Amino acid sequence: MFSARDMPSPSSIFSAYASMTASMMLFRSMANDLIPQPLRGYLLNAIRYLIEPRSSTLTLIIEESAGISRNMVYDAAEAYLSSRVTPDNHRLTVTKTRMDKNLSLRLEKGEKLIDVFNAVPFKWRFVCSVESEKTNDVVVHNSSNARSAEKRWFEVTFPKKQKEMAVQVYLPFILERAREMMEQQRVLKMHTLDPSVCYSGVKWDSIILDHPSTFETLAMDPELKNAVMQDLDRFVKRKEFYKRVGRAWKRGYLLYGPPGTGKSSLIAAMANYLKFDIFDLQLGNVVRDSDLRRLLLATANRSILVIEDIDCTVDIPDRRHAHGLKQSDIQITLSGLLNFIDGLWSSCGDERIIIFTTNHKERLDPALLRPGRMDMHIHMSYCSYQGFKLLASNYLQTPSDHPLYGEIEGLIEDIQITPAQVAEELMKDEDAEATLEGFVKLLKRKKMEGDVCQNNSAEPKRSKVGCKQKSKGNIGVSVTQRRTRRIR
Ligand SMILES: Nc1ncnc2c1ncn2[C@@H]1O[C@H](COP(=O)(O)OP(=O)(O)OP(=O)(O)O)[C@@H](O)[C@H]1O
Ligand SMILES: [Mg+2]
Repeated sequence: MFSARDMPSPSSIFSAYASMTASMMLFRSMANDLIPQPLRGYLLNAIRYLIEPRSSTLTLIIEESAGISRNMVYDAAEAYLSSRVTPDNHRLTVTKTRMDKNLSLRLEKGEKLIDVFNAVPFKWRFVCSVESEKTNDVVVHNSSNARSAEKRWFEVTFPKKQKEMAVQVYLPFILERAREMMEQQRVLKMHTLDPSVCYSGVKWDSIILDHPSTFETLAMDPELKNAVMQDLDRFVKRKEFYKRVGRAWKRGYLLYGPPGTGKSSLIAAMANYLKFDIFDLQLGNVVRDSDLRRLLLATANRSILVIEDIDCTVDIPDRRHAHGLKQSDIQITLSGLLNFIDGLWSSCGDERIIIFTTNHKERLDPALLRPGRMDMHIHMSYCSYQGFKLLASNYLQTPSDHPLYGEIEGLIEDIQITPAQVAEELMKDEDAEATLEGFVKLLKRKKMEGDVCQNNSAEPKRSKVGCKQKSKGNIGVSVTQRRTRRIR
């Protein structure tokens, strides 16, 4: 056995190392004269390998780019380490772009950080260098005016015996964590057609989607709301399912109901819930089939394609005249559009949602209502008592009960009042009492005026889901009245 007595003392180690280094120098000077160059290099490396002290740590270099692409591990490390800065860090960079929700802190050049993972310390260092123009040598960067030639990388050092864990567990963990962080910070975008580009072809223009509507603020039948949320949850989880059954990973929703019942608000709530961008395709601005094809190809995965008011439209004769086009140039039909979208998304679209809205479901082209076209038909309807309570607690922050609520319940269930009208009424006064009294008066007035739900009304009071009935109309995209709308 190896006992303490057998252990070499530090001074003996030092003198042994010194004598080995001296022998090395001696060997080098002798070798210069006696041994030819290629062999000399090989021997020197072999001797150095045998006598130099062995390191017990391993350092991974994570460069910013991998060839011409960005290195995903670098981006992930940058995002992940920004959440691990400690009071020991002396210099941090702070940034916020137009597309960021929050300020982000990042390590500044030369900063170090220790991240303990599974009880193993990982020592990180952020390094920048600039390529010197004359010599092509890499020198440590300390001037800010040479940013274009700057090379950046992270070094992470850890015990060598943890190599497997670092590569198989730690780095994948960082990639996943960073993906989650980026997802949370993602700013949603709303893409609309740029009206300035007309004849030469339309293109998407984007703004930040800052719509406050969420499922919590949306007044709709609670069962229906749950059904929609569950449908969305199921959809995003079923990548493998769609692949297995050979279907495009897409889902279609038809939202129908009178103006002001929350169709556009529901679209915004869905986008906020899934963190999907919206592409608002105003068909009235698309003249040619080729434009439509180009626009659809330019939409992104994990997005919602919205076509509002499909029963309304596109004043074809006017547009044809304005653009000097022949009838044959205008080929946009609803079934053509749907077939094209199906084909396109089957081959190159993932996690796509398409939403059509209409105020008149009965006027729609049967092609759209055919089973398999729109997966879910969602009826948005007049405000129920439940809906009123939700809006009142949002707008007035009143408690869940109030002496006037009984009277409101009795009146509202018989009256056709949209959530938009209710919301408008609830915003009229900052004083909750006065507002509710005014609201009761409005309901009574409406009742007197006969603005009530008829038993045989085409618009049932409560929202329904999934009633895929056929209708007679064959209007689709090509009808008479032009009406372009945006999500408000
Ligand atoms: N169900 C609802 N829940 C909460 N707020 C609503 C609801 N419906 C309407 N509102 C309010 O009314 C405004 C207009 O509603 P929205 O634009 O969503 O209606 P719409 O059904 O899309 O109408 P249109 O058919 O005219 O496009 C919204 O910005 C919102 O403030
Ligand atoms: Mg709308």
